[in-house]
Amino acid sequence: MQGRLIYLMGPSGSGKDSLLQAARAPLEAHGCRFARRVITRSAESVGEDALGVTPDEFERLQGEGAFALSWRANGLAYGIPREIDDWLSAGQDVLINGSRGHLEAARQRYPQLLAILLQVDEAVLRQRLLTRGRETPEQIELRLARSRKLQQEDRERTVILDNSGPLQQTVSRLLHLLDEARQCA
Ligand SMILES: Nc1ncnc2c1ncn2[C@@H]1O[C@H](COP(=O)(O)OP(=O)(O)O)[C@@H](O)[C@H]1O
Ligand SMILES: O=P(O)(O)OC[C@H]1O[C@H](OP(=O)(O)OP(=O)(O)O)[C@H](O)[C@@H]1O
Repeated sequence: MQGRLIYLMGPSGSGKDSLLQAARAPLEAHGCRFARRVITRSAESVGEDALGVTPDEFERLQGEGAFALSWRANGLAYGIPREIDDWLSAGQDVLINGSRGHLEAARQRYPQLLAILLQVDEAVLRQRLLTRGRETPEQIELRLARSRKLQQEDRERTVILDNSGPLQQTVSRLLHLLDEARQCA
């Protein structure tokens, strides 16, 4: 049986990286795989277990068909390595850090994907992004504006996961909802 693609998405600062890190061990214990993204972001500011490449390298990799999914946002290019298709074919679930803007295209390639939207209100987001300190205040405002624009898309087929409370609570909710979704599959 084909594994399931779990597509975690949400505004900048909603906690995707934190959640992926915190949920990694318990999910790996259940056989779930995690894709390492390829991003045209400098190594120092990657902030997640991603491979930082130059725009030229990204183009070359894309031309070679190295990515199962890829998109551009926030002035950056992001790629999900093709190896996720091997994992899915082997029946393993795969969790990726996705893009709201790319969800429709991702659904076309993976009709069974489970979309999870991580949600936090905007004042908290702004504060978390400023504290994280990876982007400039101007870049943060651009990310918040993008989030407002993307807010309404594809809501009815998306599971909402709130991350306004403690991270550990969100991890427990994620594990619970993945269990439930597995039973419905
Ligand atoms: N539940 C939470 N409570 C408090 N701070 C959080 C929580 N989740 C994430 N953060 C913090 O918010 C900031 C943004 O989180 P991050 O995981 O980088 O978000 P994203 O990957 O969605 O942009 C980080 O500094 C992180 O430590
Ligand atoms: O279409 P959107 O939902 O806005 O997403 C656009 C991109 O922004 C996020 O990446 P990135 O790690 O650069 O940003 P973040 O950690 O601040 O969310 C997300 O994972 C997407 O790759």
